[in-house]
Amino acid sequence: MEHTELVKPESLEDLIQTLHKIFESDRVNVEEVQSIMESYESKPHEWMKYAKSDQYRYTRNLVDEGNGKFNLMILCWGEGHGSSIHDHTDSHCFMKLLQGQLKETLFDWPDRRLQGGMTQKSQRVLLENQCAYINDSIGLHRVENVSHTETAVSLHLYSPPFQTCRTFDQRTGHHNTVRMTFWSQFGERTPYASSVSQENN
Ligand SMILES: N[C@@H](CS(=O)O)C(=O)O
Ligand SMILES: [Fe+2]
Repeated sequence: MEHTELVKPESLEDLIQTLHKIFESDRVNVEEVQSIMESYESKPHEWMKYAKSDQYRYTRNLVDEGNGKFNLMILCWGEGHGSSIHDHTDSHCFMKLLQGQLKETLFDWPDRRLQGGMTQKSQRVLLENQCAYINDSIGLHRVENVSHTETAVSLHLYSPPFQTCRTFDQRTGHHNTVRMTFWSQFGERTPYASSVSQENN
């Protein structure tokens, strides 16, 4: 397999360049991406311009389109904000904490034969600079900023990029397909008309 040398990125810009190189290859090495994202030391002044938040729910802010191979985005989580239980549309999902902490709860896919609730598999708290990974074969998750006093900011990489995901009702296991939108793109607030249906939270 092709191998990009693992050098600690000195800045967010540097991390983005390295990710572009890694994703030139058709095969994604999950451990390599995870460790390169983890080794970037979050510096707020480097990502501030993307971190646009909302009072009511978490926001998704597009940072880079990765030559069509991946989407890199910054998510801002206010106090108590959380996602629904959702899948990742057959993509790789990397999630790195830039600020604060997030609680991740894992679930198995609901069994369609058993009309019942979804039980949680495990739970963990992600700390600043840690990078988690999930895909649909690992399961589903819910992500929450449970803090009442601190906001959280996370950096997500999805490959290939996707625009819809499925959200699940914990009590029934039923799902809905929802469109996912960007609150801002490249540091500019998305015009209202194209950002109204953000429904994964
Ligand atoms: N996958 C979610 C964020 S998270 O809860 O992992 C999203 O892209 O909005
Ligand atoms: Fe997710």
